[in-house]
Amino acid sequence: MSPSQLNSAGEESVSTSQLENGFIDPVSLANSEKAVQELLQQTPVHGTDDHLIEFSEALRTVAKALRRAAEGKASAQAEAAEWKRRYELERARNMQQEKKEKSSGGHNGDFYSGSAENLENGYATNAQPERCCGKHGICSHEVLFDGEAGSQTGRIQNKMMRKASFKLSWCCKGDQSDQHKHDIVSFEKGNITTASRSSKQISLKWESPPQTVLILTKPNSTSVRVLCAEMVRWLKEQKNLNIYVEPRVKGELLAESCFFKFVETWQDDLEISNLHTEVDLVVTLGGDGTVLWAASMFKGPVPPIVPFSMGSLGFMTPFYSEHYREYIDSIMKGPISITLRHRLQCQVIRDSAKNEYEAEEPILVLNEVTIDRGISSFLTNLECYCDNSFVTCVQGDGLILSTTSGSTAYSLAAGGSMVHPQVPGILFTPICPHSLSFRPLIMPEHVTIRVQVPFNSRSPAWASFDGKDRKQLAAGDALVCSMAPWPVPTACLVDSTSDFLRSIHDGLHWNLRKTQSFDGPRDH
Ligand SMILES: NC(=O)c1ccc[n+]([C@@H]2O[C@H](COP(=O)([O-])OP(=O)(O)OC[C@H]3O[C@@H](n4cnc5c(N)ncnc54)[C@H](O)[C@@H]3O)[C@@H](O)[C@H]2O)c1
Ligand SMILES: Nc1ncnc2c1ncn2[C@@H]1O[C@H](COP(=O)(O)OP(=O)(O)OP(=O)(O)O)[C@@H](O)[C@H]1O
Repeated sequence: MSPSQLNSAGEESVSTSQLENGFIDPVSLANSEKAVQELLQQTPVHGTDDHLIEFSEALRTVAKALRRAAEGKASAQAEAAEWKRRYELERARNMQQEKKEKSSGGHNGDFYSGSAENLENGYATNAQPERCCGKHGICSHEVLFDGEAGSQTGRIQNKMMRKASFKLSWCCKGDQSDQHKHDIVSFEKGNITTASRSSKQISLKWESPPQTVLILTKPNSTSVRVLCAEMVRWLKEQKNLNIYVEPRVKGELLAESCFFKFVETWQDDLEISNLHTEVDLVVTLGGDGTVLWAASMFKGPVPPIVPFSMGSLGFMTPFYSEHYREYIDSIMKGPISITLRHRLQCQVIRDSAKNEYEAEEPILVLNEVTIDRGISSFLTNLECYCDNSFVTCVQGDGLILSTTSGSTAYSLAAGGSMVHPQVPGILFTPICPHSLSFRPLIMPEHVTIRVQVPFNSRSPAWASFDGKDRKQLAAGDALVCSMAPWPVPTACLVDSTSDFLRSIHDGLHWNLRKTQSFDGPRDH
């Protein structure tokens, strides 16, 4: 029975194809759902009649699908309104800025500061819409004010006062006075043009000196333990910094000397969840796995990370540990070039057809989420949707949804392309697909991908997050994945592009081949 047949009130009928395309008015959806509910109440179901029970179950599922579609539409509309609001604000700001530049006959420079009142109001007023760092930057005050809301605000602000504040800006190529005429696209003279070319290298400039450093280390490594103790001593004696380490590391340090009594640590998950309000800088000593570990400790905003290389490979760890004093000196002075590494936010929804949106707690990944066949010897059968469009059904060993930072990890091994980490996007890479034409895809950053284990699947699937936390996905379960709002800022040795190219040259010997000699056949 189709939903339109159930609509006794005679409203506009809703077809399955409309549902799939999402072109439905939420009001008519709500009415259709009401009609389903009414019919359910009118139809008495006797426990003995299996057909009727099945029938009423099916109706309930239709009702839920209708409700979900209506909710999806409403949230998309809210999001569109929010983007429109931001666009209008941005446009007004640009026009004001242009007017200002015209009247002053010149360019203002990279940063200009807003009043304290403006800072307090964030973007709330139209009267003073400028950001405190100008249009080529974003200030930590703004990020933190945007992110923290509600009753805890006062407490968090007090804590924030102890944190070093900084500005992020992006550098532009070419003539300084002609930067970023158009932010994304311009319709001004009837022509569509893209933004002026800029290197978009993000630069972090401290406004007050960093005071608190969190050091995270790879476990069970003597060289890491020795360097950690030396670094903690130096940071305290020479830089007078507050230092946090993991409880395990604090134990190791105290076993070495009672000098390390001042080192701070945490007791429970609640304290970990508040770390971002205290820590100015995170230092990692290990390989890429330690950077993944550091990122996983921050379920929200992440302080800048300085990754020292103490593993065999190091795609995300450009700093040489031998020279840590020079690097930390220079990082504490700033400005620092940073790579903003995007993360994916993944949610498992159990029995997604029956349960509403009772999703499990979201998991953030810096590399990838993998959905594979685990120990099963059957092919996976995974239905994939991008927003509301059907993408494909993965029959093979599994699927990797990767960030661009993760493009050099598992996704690369499965045949995905390597992508510069600053490119925003989601890589859709099959693992050993049982079809010759299943090439990897790269989707734009704004999409939501849903991977569903269908009811007719022969076996469950398994999801793992940055190679950890394996979770079983039974028939009917789904995994929903989209770009997280909290990237991981990692400090660059040189800049994002040089560091990325160096990592693929050194780590993978990418396209290393002896140069052909000059003597031999030639075109004339
Ligand atoms: N077949 C494969 O290539 C394969 C299989 C399983 C897991 N992995 C990767 O291992 C990651 C977990 O890393 P770990 O260190 O905790 O486990 P691990 O100790 O097993 O190391 C896995 C290897 O992946 C490398 N790696 C991690 N992130 C990388 C990145 N962004 N770019 C390039 N190489 C990277 C590490 O340097 C390490 O050499 C997973 O996120 C996954 O990407 C790869
Ligand atoms: N502080 C930590 N606590 C617990 N586990 C950690 C911590 N840091 C790293 N790990 C785990 O230890 C493993 C190895 O770490 P990492 O990749 O940094 O070192 P590695 O394997 O020696 O480096 P490489 O992969 O470059 O050879 C990873 O699986 C990582 O998740």
